[in-house]
Amino acid sequence: MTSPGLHVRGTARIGDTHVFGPLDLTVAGGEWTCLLGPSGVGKTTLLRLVAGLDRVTTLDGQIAASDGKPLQGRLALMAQSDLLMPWLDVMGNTLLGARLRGERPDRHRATDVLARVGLSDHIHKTPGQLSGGQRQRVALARTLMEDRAIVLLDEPFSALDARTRSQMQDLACDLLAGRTVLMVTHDPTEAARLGDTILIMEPGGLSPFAPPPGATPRPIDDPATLTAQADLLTRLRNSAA
Ligand SMILES: Nc1ncnc2c1ncn2[C@@H]1O[C@H](COP(=O)(O)OP(=O)(O)OP(=O)(O)O)[C@@H](O)[C@H]1O
Repeated sequence: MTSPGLHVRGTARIGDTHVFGPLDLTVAGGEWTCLLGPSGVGKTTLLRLVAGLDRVTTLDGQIAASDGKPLQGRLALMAQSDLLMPWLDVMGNTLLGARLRGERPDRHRATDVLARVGLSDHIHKTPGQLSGGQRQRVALARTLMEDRAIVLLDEPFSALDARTRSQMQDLACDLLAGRTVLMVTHDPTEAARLGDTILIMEPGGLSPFAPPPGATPRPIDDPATLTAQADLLTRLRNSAA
């Protein structure tokens, strides 16, 4: 799959209230871009605008794919809240996208993806019977099932315990290889492990942070990755000051 890049530029507002910008974001095709920044700076709003899901915010600017083709139908969003349907079980939620599009659901692939996110024993449970981390893994499975060229992830691993989080990072990196991924995260470790590009969003715009060398997912004990995560945390502490 050849995945296009993304370009977002402009200023976002709700009515007369400024939300973010002016901002100029380029997301390279087929790579992971990690976006960090203080709470309330507009990261989720940016993802929702790109996904075409924000009915409240106005972007005075432009959102475009690098190949000039429409984004519609080529993009999946894993939102901050898991948005699981409470009346559907884990399998039903995982297959929801296909059902809504009137496609034949691929149960075989869903079974495989659910096994890879560690939910084989929970396939027939409803969201109310799951922990927060398990629900987040269902949402991740549903996003992986969408099979889109551009994937937007909003703090996808935030509810997971440290062990599961590192495993899901490895899995997402594997299953989303070659896709264009824009991920919002508050976790410097995550950005240092997964980012081909790392950007910090601040009220004044975006600033780059040089990712550590090496292919992603970078090992959790790689010295350069550990140094990068410490440097990144220092940058975030200074930028929030
Ligand atoms: N529906 C809304 N109506 C009014 N203001 C909103 C609405 N949604 C978001 N905002 C405001 O827009 C700004 C950006 O919010 P957003 O959720 O995008 O920030 P964020 O960087 O993703 O924060 P966090 O890291 O805490 O998730 C915030 O000041 C927020 O209060």
